[in-house]
Amino acid sequence: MSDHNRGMDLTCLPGTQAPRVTIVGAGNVGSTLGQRIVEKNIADVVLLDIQAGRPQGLALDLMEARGVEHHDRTIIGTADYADTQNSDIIVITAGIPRKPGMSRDDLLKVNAQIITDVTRQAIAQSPNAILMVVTNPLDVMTYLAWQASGLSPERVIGMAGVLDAARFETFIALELKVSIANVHAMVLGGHGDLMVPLPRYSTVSGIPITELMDEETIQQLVDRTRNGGAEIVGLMQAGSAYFAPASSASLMVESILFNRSRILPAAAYLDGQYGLSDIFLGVPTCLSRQGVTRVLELDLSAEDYQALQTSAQAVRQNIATTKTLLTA
Ligand SMILES: NC(=O)c1ccc[n+]([C@@H]2O[C@H](COP(=O)([O-])OP(=O)(O)OC[C@H]3O[C@@H](n4cnc5c(N)ncnc54)[C@H](O)[C@@H]3O)[C@@H](O)[C@H]2O)c1
Ligand SMILES: O=C(O)C[C@H](O)C(=O)O
Repeated sequence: MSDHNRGMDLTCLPGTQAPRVTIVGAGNVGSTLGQRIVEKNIADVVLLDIQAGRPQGLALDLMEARGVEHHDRTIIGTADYADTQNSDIIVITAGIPRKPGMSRDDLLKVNAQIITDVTRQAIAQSPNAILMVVTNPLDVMTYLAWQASGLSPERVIGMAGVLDAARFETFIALELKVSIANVHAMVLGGHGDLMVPLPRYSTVSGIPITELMDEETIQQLVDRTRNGGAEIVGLMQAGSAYFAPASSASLMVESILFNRSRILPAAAYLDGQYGLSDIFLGVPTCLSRQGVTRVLELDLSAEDYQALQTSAQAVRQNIATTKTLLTA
């Protein structure tokens, strides 16, 4: 007991080491993700940002919420990578969000530089971490982060498929007037206009939606899913979605840290699966404490297989463009 305390020693907290998640970029997605992770008691969080005072202020605000939320996790804010040492997971949300009228690919150059820089600095402090990328354009940024990190590919993952599937699930539940808890959807491909929602693998209590809706209705929901990010950007007029993205990243963090091996769609490195190699692309993955322990190969229709190849081609082209931009 320290000298200034009197009476019974009630010290209970120190002694157990909680897992540690560093979130680089304490903007809308980063700060909301930090909140989700601590309030669900998943891990302690370090929020890092270059905006003076912002991560420190947000962290203090979230710590003070513990008086009401009563979780046991801590959150600190910093601009110094030394404070992120030995993190179990590093989530990168640093970068610029798009504005109305822009595509995610318009962020290529500016975010490529940020991703490369922050990945190097973060991994230098936590060489054994799993790296999760959120910054857009997602599949290209995940590839760049992998290259900058020097990590083996199964330790690098991009978050998008969980979000895209959650949007598809939401629209299905609204259309069929069923509980969202009964709906499971699958979306593959790059996180862009060419993503590949899979109605045949999207179900309500095990029943494929192809048996519950006509083709035209399904196509409307597919189109709304593909346009899900832009719909919100258009409504907000400044910034992009962050509540559902933060929930999606939090689910992935939980599956990794708790070694749950959930099958979740995410951008993973492909080494021959779906006929594709040397690319990160949205596929069903098994997420555990080692990272991506498996990429599941679904039996796709010829049309869906082709759509996946087209989506991959667009991602590949952007990777090549970015490499040129970074060396120019
Ligand atoms: N993958 C997805 O599904 C998905 C979903 C939502 C958003 N995003 C993307 O995530 C990114 C962040 O979105 P947001 O809404 O949080 O944006 P935001 O502008 O609210 O936050 C970005 C933060 O990054 C910080 N930052 C910029 N450069 C940095 C650097 N070098 N080091 C540390 N911090 C830095 C900024 O100061 C800012 O606080 C965007 O690129 C957005 O497009 C992706
Ligand atoms: O749409 C965006 O630019 C942000 C994100 O990728 C999303 O899908 O909400």
